[in-house]
Amino acid sequence: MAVYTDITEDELAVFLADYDVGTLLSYKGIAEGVENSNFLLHTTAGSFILTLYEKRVDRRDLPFFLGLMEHLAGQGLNCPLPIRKRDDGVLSELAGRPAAMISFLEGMWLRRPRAEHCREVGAALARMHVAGDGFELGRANALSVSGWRPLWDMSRDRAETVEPGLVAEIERELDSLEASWPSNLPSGVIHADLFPDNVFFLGDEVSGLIDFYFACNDLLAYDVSICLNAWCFEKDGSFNMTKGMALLDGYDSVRKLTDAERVALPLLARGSALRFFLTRLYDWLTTPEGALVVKKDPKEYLRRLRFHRQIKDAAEYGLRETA
Ligand SMILES: Nc1ncnc2c1ncn2[C@@H]1O[C@H](COP(=O)(O)OP(=O)(O)OP(=O)(O)O)[C@@H](O)[C@H]1O
Ligand SMILES: N[C@@H](CCO)C(=O)O
Repeated sequence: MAVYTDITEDELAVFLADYDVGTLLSYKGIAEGVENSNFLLHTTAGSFILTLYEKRVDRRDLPFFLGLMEHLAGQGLNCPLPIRKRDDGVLSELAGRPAAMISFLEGMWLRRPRAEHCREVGAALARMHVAGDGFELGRANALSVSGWRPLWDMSRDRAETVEPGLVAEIERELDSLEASWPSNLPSGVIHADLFPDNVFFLGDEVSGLIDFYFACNDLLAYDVSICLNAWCFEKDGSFNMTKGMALLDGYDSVRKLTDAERVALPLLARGSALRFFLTRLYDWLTTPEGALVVKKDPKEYLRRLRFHRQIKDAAEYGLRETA
């Protein structure tokens, strides 16, 4: 449940007076999500999402996130459009938190995506990569290779409560990834968290991408590897190559992976599995019992990491030979 900060109707009325969005009809907290507090607002002008940015979002990054959504929407990508205030700004404050309103997108996220959905997501990711070209602001990825060791250091002492032997395994992994992480692959704006709960579908078609709050500049193929991790494994932990093939085909149909990206994919997938393992591990060890947030299982990503370590060639993910 993600309403960390509650708001009163009076506070909301004062906040909304800065916008040209009609009169408030109703509002309610949204239970999904783990990062920020989100509310669904209905006004006489339509429906909107109000977000109060919480602990993990640095307010200095907000112009990047909000500007990016505006840029991508301007390029025709289906993503939320930040609502401008009467003074033309997009950022505000509510209940002591930075806050913004974005347009409401129709659709719902899929609890059990199939291969055809993975194809759609691959294509949508590539469209986002293409649309991100020309966005003038930049943001380094704090959760890429240089960020993993400091993150690990925050959990290291208690990591073996999750699984004995973890310390040696993760340190070996970090050494190996730090020594071989590529830097010369095509880069641009990446979503960096395009999990099923951040992709809306209407029927079998993608109707929108949401949650750009990890977006940054990084290797485009790293984003592809994040999607492989997030979309192509089954509940029992096995990799579904049909889904992998569909996702990569979908991506390739819009933007072709280069040879160097293809070679690097298994390494990138190890890195992205480690990234989600580390954030989940930290949350697992620090979120108090009884908190209203659903803790995500770090071991799911440990199993993926081990899987990727065995992969020798991206063809094992279903990546086809280039013509
Ligand atoms: N533009 C939008 N249109 C419709 N619904 C939205 C929109 N943005 C967010 N939501 C709803 O709010 C929920 C939480 O949003 P979001 O994923 O951005 O939150 P978060 O706290 O950043 O979570 P997480 O990082 O865990 O995914 C979504 O699952 C969706 O139900
Ligand atoms: N998508 C992330 C959580 C939000 O960043 C995860 O599943 O660990």
